[in-house]
Amino acid sequence: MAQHPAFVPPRTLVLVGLMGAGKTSIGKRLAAKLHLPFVDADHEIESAAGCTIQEIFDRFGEAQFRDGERRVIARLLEGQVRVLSTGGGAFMHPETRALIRERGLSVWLRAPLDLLVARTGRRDNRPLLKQGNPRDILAALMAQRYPVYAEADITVDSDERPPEETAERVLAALRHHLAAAAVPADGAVQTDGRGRDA
Ligand SMILES: Nc1ncnc2c1ncn2[C@@H]1O[C@H](COP(=O)(O)OP(=O)(O)O)[C@@H](O)[C@H]1O
Ligand SMILES: O=C(O)C1=C[C@@H](OP(=O)(O)O)[C@@H](O)[C@H](O)C1
Ligand SMILES: [Mg+2]
Repeated sequence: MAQHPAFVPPRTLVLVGLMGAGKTSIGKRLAAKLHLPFVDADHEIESAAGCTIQEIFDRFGEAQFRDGERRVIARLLEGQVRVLSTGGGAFMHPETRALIRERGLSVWLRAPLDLLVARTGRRDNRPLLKQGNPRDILAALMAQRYPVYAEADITVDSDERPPEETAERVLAALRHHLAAAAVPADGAVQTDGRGRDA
């Protein structure tokens, strides 16, 4: 018998966090649990551009990548609710972050440095980590980005525990968040009847 989804979130869930935090792999599991479509922004960017993220960085540079990323994420935040995994820099771009805050529910997967180094070390598909020592780069990005990721609606630790367990903890945190704040499909989070910006 088909399993029922845990519940249906009112807006697209947007996973944010550093490279290697598990946005892509946890996002897929979350989508399956919620019976929602899964989409990875990096994958969509590659499909739209017809080349890899590495090639986009090489040919056009990071600024152009960020612009394309913003456009793709804007498109993916339209229409049906889904689970959207972003690339680690997306939430740092002020316009992209504003879009995510306006139309999505953001989930920061927070992970410690050692784990990020180990996980990202398994593949060499991340251009930013080729510009020097990956540990130093990730440490610098942590200092720069963690205060901004902390603005996400929900924070969940991505640690040594199996991905399945992390996905379950995201669901629990989400349930808790939605119970604490009435989140309309089209407006600001309401915690006291006045709205987030009231
Ligand atoms: N417990 C775990 N949680 C998340 N990812 C894990 C875990 N254990 C191993 N990984 C691996 O870490 C790697 C990086 O994860 P990925 O989902 O690509 O991260 P991101 O999209 O945030 O860069 C993947 O190969 C994934 O399978
Ligand atoms: O942190 C970043 O700026 C980036 C993260 C990558 O995605 P993941 O976080 O999924 O690795 C990818 O978008 C690109 O290499 C840039
Ligand atoms: Mg990813």
